[in-house]
Amino acid sequence: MKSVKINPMTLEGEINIPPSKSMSHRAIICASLSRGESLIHNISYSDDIIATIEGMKALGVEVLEEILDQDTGTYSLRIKGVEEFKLQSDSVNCKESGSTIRFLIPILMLAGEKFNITGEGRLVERPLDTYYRIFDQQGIKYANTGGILPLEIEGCLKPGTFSIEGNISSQFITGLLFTLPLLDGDSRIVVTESELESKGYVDLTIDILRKFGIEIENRDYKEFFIKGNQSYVSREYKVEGDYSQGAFWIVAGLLDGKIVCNDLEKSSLQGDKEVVEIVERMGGNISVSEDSITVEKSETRGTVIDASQCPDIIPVLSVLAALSEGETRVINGKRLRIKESDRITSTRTELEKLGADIREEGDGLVIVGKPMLEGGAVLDSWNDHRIAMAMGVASIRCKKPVEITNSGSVSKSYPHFWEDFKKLGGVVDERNMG
Ligand SMILES: O=C(O)C1=C[C@@H](OP(=O)(O)O)[C@@H](O)[C@H](O)C1
Ligand SMILES: C=C(OP(=O)(O)O)C(=O)O
Repeated sequence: MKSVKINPMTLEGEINIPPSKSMSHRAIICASLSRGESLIHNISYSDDIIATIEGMKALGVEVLEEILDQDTGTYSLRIKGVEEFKLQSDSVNCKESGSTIRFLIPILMLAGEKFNITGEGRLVERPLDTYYRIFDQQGIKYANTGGILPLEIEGCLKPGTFSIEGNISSQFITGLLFTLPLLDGDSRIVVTESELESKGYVDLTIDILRKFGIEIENRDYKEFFIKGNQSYVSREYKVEGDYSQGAFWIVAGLLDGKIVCNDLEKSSLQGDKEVVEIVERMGGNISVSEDSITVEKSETRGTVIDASQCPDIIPVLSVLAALSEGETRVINGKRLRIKESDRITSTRTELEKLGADIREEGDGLVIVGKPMLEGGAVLDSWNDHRIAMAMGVASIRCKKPVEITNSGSVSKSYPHFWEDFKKLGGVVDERNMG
């Protein structure tokens, strides 16, 4: 296990934001479901993306070529899509990636064969009940022990009407949107229980599907109509930069120094682009150009942050709130409790160790900002990449050094996070704890 010890230091400079993890999953899947070859540019090999690539290989997809771009360290992948839905392996390990498991379950079912799907870390207990309900309705055989992974599935999805709760995970909707267009008949996804949360992620799915030749009708996020017997069309596609990762450097720049974040498209559909509005509301000095964002040290103030459409940026925005004047309330954060960690509790616990004034209230947080945090504590990443990265950013405005254990968890989405931290002037001592 790795740990980092960070000496508080101003971060300054220019950073190339890594490719969007959400768009990478989607691009690899769309290329995999297309007949012929697609060329996907700007792929970074994080653990989650590797899990999706390996999962698609189980369906017979081939990565024919991987071309390294020396300047960015990212790859262009030439992907040969599946010709016949036939499993090459009856077992798929989704590691710790919620997106991978929820996207791939319906896709792998296209083969109609028995397979095992498993995961690691917290993924073994993250909810899949939405799919179990569909399996029960459609008479699809499945087995798991005590509701946790591994899961064995046998059967094909049939076209029809799928009722999906709007407030558990949009990833079920995305998984179905990838799969239902290939079935022999039309389908509808009806959103139940509450208004759809994480809408931006469904927008990303519908947008990339259109680019690969698949049409989905979005009826105001209440219902999605999916025509059957459609075909994916292979193409060349470049993954854009990741706003969820950009948020760490945006907050870092606001806390101290000046940071230019390259590769963040102004016209992006990513829901986490909301970081810009939230930070503006907090009085942050942020300027947005067509494809980059510049932030400078600012005197920020508290606000109300609705987590329902942008769950992944809450840990790092909580760090900003802990160092902003006045009170911040994070509301509607229920689904944060079912991520890689319970992010309401992990954010609260670790920021408290640094001396922040923060408490949980229902499924949200109440944070009263201070000019500086104490630091001088050993923090735990909870094996959650976003907690590790958020606490790294918090260290910038601590009085004393901060240690973060299990810091290697960043590899889930951003394997070179600590290197980038150092490039911007961070003083990080990385240790292998064995
Ligand atoms: O579709 C996606 O790429 C994602 C959807 C979100 O999950 P929920 O829809 O479960 O909130 C987000 O938290 C996750 O990191 C990625
Ligand atoms: C929640 C996340 O990812 P996933 O759901 O794909 O595991 C994340 O990246 O913060």
